[in-house]
Amino acid sequence: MAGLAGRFARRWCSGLLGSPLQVPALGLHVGGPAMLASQKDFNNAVSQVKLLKEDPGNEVKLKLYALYKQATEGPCNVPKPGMLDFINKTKWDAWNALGSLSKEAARQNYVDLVSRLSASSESPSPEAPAADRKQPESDSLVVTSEDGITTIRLNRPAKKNALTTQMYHDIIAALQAASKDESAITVLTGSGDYYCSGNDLTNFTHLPAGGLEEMARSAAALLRDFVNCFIDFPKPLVAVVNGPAVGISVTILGLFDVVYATDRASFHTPFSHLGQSPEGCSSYTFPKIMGSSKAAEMLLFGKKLTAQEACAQGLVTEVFPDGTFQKEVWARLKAYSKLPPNAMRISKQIIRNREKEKLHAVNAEESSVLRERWQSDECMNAIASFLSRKAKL
Ligand SMILES: CCCCCCCCCCC/C=C/C(=O)SCCNC(=O)CCNC(=O)[C@H](O)C(C)(C)COP(=O)(O)OP(=O)(O)OC[C@H]1O[C@@H](n2cnc3c(N)ncnc32)[C@H](O)[C@@H]1OP(=O)(O)O
Repeated sequence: MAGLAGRFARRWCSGLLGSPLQVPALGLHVGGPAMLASQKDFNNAVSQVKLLKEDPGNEVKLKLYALYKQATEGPCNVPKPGMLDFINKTKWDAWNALGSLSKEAARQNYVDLVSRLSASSESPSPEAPAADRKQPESDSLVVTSEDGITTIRLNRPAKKNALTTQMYHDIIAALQAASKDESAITVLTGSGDYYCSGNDLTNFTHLPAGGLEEMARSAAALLRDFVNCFIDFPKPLVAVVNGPAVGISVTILGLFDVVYATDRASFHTPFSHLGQSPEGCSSYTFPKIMGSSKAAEMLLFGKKLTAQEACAQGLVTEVFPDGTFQKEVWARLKAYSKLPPNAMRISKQIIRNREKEKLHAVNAEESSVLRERWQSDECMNAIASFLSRKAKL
């Protein structure tokens, strides 16, 4: 059996890194949503695979293979190999599992995967001690590490912790550092009476030289990178929801492992009111968590949930009385942080890994749709209304 497994693994690797990945990409679809990776990005990624310093392992090679086939040939269109043709059957299964994923989305996922592989094979050391942590660029985010817990705190209470462009960048950097530090658990929480009021709507008022189109392009790219960090985060990720939550701070909760909320919290995704559409993979995670009709009421009609309702729907793990919220939650997290960290990481991997490709595809699609939405009259009018103090949620 071991011999068969060894032969399988050897042939497998040569099969995967053989023909399909080394064949120059021919006849690929060019165009599609401009937000997604270009043909050139894809070709570069195909070349980059051959330069990886570390063998990414069979599972990843299988993903690369499947994405390559989907990106170049579209959905699996060849007959399923026979039961005993192990290698080709496994490859066929991986390709077929991508279903009707578009060529463009597959190309984007391939580029993203290669970029993550290149970055991790270049990272100098797996552990970054908390003391060496680069502090965020602005005071609006505070990152601390104590008792095996890295806490990322939104710290803009006067603006209800609305997320500025700088804060998105700082959260990305904080998550990247936390994924490599010595802490066992990472927490996101807010200062003051709000958890977070979502995207700072004034982000859209600083028009770059390229105008609205360029603003929408760069916002969509930032959104995609931001959400990718949550999808890929390797350790237990806990949201300590200390008050009302709005917009993107709610949608990304589906990517957290555990969500604790005060009974003062509420959960509001008013995308239609804002002329926008769901992000943070919520178009996929919310129907999965709460069923499609409850998800639709939140994401289409902007129904605001109380903490108890969100808990009953499965979005929140547990609700605590506001008076004892901080004490109870932190005591519990401190106890959890003493559990063996590698076991927690591995368990998270098992729970989440099979969903990752799907989540990346959903994230790319949601960002692409929002890019268009942000240039619409519906969205511009809603933001102008808020800024001119005519509208509030
Ligand atoms: C070019 C690059 C750009 C990059 C951007 C990246 C883009 C990624 C975007 C991802 C998509 C995200 C979508 C969302 O998150 S949608 C949700 C957006 N949020 C809102 O619409 C909330 C708006 N705020 C309100 O309705 C109310 O403020 C709120 C109900 C939250 C609280 O009301 P309350 O009466 O209690 O408090 P105030 O209104 O007086 O608020 C205090 C001050 O805070 C300011 N504030 C609050 N929230 C926001 C916000 N989201 N954006 C900007 N400013 C906000 C509010 O204006 C007050 O300010 P002042 O004291 O100066 O008046």
